[in-house]
Amino acid sequence: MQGLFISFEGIDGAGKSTHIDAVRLAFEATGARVTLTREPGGTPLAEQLRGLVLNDPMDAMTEALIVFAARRDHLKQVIWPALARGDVVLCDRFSDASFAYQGGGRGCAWSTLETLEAWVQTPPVAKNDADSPRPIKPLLTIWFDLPAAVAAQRLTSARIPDKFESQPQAFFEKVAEAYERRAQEDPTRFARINADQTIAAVRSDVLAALVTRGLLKA
Ligand SMILES: Nc1ncnc2c1ncn2[C@@H]1O[C@H](COP(=O)(O)OP(=O)(O)OP(=O)(O)O)[C@@H](O)[C@H]1O
Ligand SMILES: Cc1cn([C@H]2C[C@H](O)[C@@H](COP(=O)(O)O)O2)c(=O)[nH]c1=O
Repeated sequence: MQGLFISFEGIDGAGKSTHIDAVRLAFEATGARVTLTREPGGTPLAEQLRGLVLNDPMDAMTEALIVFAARRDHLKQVIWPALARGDVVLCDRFSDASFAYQGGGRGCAWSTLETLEAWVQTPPVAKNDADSPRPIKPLLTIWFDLPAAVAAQRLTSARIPDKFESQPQAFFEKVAEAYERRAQEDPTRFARINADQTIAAVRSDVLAALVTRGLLKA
């Protein structure tokens, strides 16, 4: 049995958390079992690493190594077992965020991130497996595309900003460009959602993206 792996991406404040629960409910209504998780995080170790990445100053490569270390633990402890059980795995951010934030935002080389992605996201070889395993990527990535200026306005009154949320608008413009690059590199995986609409309209577009790809019934 092999489950479904869906990730949610976008700059801070784009609206992922607002919509992920509606997607969970929609899948649960079909009788599917859902694992809802997030990155960086999703395991006790990865949540500790999240605390470091979101709060401590460090260079871009250090940041990339930590988010990918957290991802390996998350994959081994949570995502691979859930997919093997046949769950729908809904992940609030995955490796596209590393390309967007550590690559686009912080300037880490794309090729370094590609190498880390290949190492970290490849499952261990099973004893009787003749084929070499391939790095895992989400089947679908729902990308909440929102201008950085609008996201900044939404976040102003929302909460105490962490290290990334405190960055200037120009940082998020670079992060958004890197998301665009990732989407261009893998267009069939990405569903680009115009997040600059009412919450109801965004929700309807998110559910429609799942229906169009045959993952949910209308
Ligand atoms: N379509 C929308 N219109 C107006 N406000 C919105 C919309 N969607 C979300 N918001 C508000 O914007 C803020 C940020 O939304 P949310 O927390 O869902 O974003 P996020 O992408 O999960 O952010 P982060 O990645 O920083 O956690 C919240 O206060 C939320 O209520
Ligand atoms: C997976 C991942 C995340 N980040 C950044 C992006 C966000 O600013 C935070 C997570 O906060 P959220 O409120 O849970 O969205 O972490 C990153 O820089 N690199 C990554 O790989």
